[in-house]
Amino acid sequence: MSIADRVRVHSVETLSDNHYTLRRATFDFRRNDGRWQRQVRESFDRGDAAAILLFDPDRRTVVLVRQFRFPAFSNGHDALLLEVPAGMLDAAAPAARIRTEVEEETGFRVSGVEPVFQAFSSPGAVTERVHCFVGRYRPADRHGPGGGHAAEGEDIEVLEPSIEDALAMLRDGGIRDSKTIMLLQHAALHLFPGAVATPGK
Ligand SMILES: Nc1nc2c(ncn2[C@@H]2O[C@H](COP(=O)(O)OP(=O)(O)O[C@H]3O[C@H](CO)[C@@H](O)[C@H](O)[C@@H]3O)[C@@H](O)[C@H]2O)c(=O)[nH]1
Ligand SMILES: [Mg+2]
Repeated sequence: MSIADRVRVHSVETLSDNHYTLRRATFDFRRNDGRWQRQVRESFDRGDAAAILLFDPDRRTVVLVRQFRFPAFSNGHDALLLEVPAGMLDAAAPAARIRTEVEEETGFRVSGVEPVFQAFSSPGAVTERVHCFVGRYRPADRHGPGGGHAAEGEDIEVLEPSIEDALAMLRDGGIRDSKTIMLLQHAALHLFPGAVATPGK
């Protein structure tokens, strides 16, 4: 049975439509016991996104980016955020989009990217689905400095920690971004089996 059989949407109102879109939906949902219940839910729509963990199995490194994120700062995160490269799809196909985005943000040009999972970033409030990829890279794949679009406010540093140092940052709170945590755990399980966080880091 499609879940659509349990949802009757009555109205969708746009509350805000600036850079992104905030909507309020009024709908009836048929509960597990068969009763219909009226609900009102707001959802924030910024489109879907793609993210990638670049990894070099020979040097045992991964590529992370560091940048300022106002929403995290406004919620008490008094530091730049460490993340995997990522960007909004803007109607492009996820694999093509992530290759463009990773070059803009890091300077690394990669051809083979492998989809590993898709994740809703915050399904109770945000529509966004993140297409997560991994891709092998080597130092010779770097064709530019990266850094993102300064005119759009991007000011992105590129880091190449060892997988062990990245796992240590995940453990000690130096990494707080969910897609980055998921992709590093994927890497520890499948790309660098046996990797453990660097002691004391
Ligand atoms: N003018 C304006 N620009 C904005 C606004 N919000 C974001 N931008 C700009 O829009 C661009 C979006 O950059 P992308 O690289 O395409 O997306 P992203 O913000 O990195 O998104 C990724 O990371 C987010 C944080 O973890 C994720 O939420 C998202 O899913 C995605 O993975 C950036 O230049 C950013 O500064 C806004 O409200 N106004
Ligand atoms: Mg980005």
